[in-house]
Amino acid sequence: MMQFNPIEALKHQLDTLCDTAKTGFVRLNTPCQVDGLMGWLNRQSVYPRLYWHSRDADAIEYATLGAVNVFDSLAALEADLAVLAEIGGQQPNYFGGMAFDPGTPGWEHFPACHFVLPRIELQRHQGGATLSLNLRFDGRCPTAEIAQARACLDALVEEQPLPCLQPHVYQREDRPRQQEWAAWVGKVTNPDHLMHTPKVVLSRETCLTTSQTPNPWALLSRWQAGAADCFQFGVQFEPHEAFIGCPPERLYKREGQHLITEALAGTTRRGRDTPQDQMLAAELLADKKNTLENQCVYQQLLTQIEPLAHQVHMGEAHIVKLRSVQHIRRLIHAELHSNVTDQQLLSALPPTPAVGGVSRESALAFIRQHECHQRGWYSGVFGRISHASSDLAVTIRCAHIGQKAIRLYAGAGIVAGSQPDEEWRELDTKIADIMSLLGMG
Ligand SMILES: C=C(O[C@@H]1C=C(C(=O)O)C=C[C@H]1O)C(=O)O
Ligand SMILES: [Mg+2]
Repeated sequence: MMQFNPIEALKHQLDTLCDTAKTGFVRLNTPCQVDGLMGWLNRQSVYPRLYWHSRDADAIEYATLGAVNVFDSLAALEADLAVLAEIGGQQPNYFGGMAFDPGTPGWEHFPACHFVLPRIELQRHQGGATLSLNLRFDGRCPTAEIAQARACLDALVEEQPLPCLQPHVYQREDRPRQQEWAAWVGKVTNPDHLMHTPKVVLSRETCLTTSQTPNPWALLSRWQAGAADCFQFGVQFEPHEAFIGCPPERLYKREGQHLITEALAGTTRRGRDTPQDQMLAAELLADKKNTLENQCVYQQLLTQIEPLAHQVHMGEAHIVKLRSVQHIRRLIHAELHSNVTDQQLLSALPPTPAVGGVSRESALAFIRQHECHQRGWYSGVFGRISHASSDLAVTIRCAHIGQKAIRLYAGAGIVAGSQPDEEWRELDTKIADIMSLLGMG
């Protein structure tokens, strides 16, 4: 008999799951049809609700609901990956993120490290969509696990188009203000300070207050439409709070033991026409201050990868053009030693000098001492981890959405030659896309 309703199809598979299949991790799949993953996600009542789309052309789009397991440490996550790899068979995806600085209070509901093995996954790839139900039978009562999975299926509802973005009136407040920012830039560019700390990425929180914030999925869906070359993510651990973003920067991608990472740093605006745009790009590539910002990132990445890999190769500096900004980028490829894990990579690499600084510890000390806002998951990590491959973004160009306020984040690498006013303008160009969507452009 043909099954047309995907939820009924999964329930049927659940009913007929034989005892021999009830081991380790099990994923049940069924093809389905969907217009938009966020329109589906927005309607569901199961939390967490999470969206992830990698930057690569042809990447799979994921929307996930609920949790079969949650991991609040990299060690716990790595242990689980190892357990399931040992059992063999299908292997799950884990989605989640990490804060910028676990040594600070951070945001409520956003732990230092939080990865989820979702209960339900909706994937879309090259037009075809698959709805999956995930189950775990190792160390669990099979009857209870099946009952929980069924309850989650029963809670699913049909997708609906996302609401339109309504215009809102926002009250803007920057933390720090420009004057305080200038003082910080002055301190970092003081020759004595530069001697021991050549780069500090200072950041700003722009708080937009309103009577009622827009729907985060409607906002992300519009934002994503103009950010094709970026990662796109959103997460809600509970109903009235979301963290969304379209970051252009990859922390790393691992396929087996092949590692791809990058130094993305150094910024200019887009030109008003092609000749001016090309001129700005050429100036950026030749500019000493911006080259130094980028160099700080790749040097530290190379130093950290070196003990973990062989055949490390770095490409030429080139320009990445985004909607409102252009950046300098260098791609790095490496072959990881056979025993190197995501836990090791995630312990070693972040925060990179694209968001922290050089040396890491002295830059973090400066940031902790001066920034009054909590970065939380801004300038942290977000993405997907699995046994076969992992893909993670650096969480820049993002927004925290509460019930009455949107908090936007932007940072700028301060090095020798940084001018306070120019760096302040760079912060504004980095939030230009989302500001214009909010009618504040
Ligand atoms: C810290 C951010 O971006 C980083 C800083 C950049 C710079 O100063 O040129 C460019 C890209 C990133 O390395 C951010 O966007 O918030
Ligand atoms: Mg810069």
